[in-house]
Amino acid sequence: MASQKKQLFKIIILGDSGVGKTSLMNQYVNARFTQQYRATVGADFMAKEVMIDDRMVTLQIWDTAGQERFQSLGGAFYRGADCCVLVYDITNPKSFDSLDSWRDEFLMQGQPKDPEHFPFVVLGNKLDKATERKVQESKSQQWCKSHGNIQFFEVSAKDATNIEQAFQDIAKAAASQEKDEEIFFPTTVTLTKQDPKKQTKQGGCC
Ligand SMILES: Nc1nc2c(ncn2[C@@H]2O[C@H](COP(=O)(O)OP(=O)(O)OP(=O)(O)O)[C@@H](O)[C@H]2O)c(=O)[nH]1
Repeated sequence: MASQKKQLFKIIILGDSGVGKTSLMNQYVNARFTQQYRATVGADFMAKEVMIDDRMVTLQIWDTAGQERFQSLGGAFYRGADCCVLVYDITNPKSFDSLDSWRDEFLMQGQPKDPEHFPFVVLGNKLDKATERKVQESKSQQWCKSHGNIQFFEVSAKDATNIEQAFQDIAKAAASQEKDEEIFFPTTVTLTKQDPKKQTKQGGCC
């Protein structure tokens, strides 16, 4: 068995119900958006291939349930994550206040090897509704700075503002974890071609 550089990165998206986690994933992977709300139960994933530093890797993006009654994810689910994306809605201050508890929940359950340097990325979603903004950008920047210089983007899953750039940085943050270790990683996801331009696979759990 030869060892090889990691080719699949697990990204977990956390945040309150309704902040737009599913919509962000759907916009990034399928370039689609719907106004309809359907609560996520447990978790769903989609996969997308991206280029990072001249090599093709697969992002396995896990969208989780924000509604408490649909949360059934244990530590085993969080473990092995390469990056955790924390999402809030810029028109909903409560969803911003929840960032601390989502971050704590991930660190407690996932027990990453090096919690101080584990890569989080914060997304303030629904930027298309900036006229209804209740969370100032500077407040989020401050929060990110005080939690170890977390990368931060304001985005819109609706009109796709900053989505590509945010996920490029999420991919890079995930890959930054493997710098000092070459890992054997048997491929567990077979991509199904749905669209000649995009390769995605959907799955579910829990
Ligand atoms: N205007 C606007 N609406 C959005 C945006 N993103 C999501 N929405 C809407 O917000 C609602 C909730 O979106 P979801 O993506 O289902 O939210 P979620 O965080 O996955 O919710 P849970 O599954 O309950 O955790 C839906 O009606 C979406 O259409 C956005 O960027 N702009």
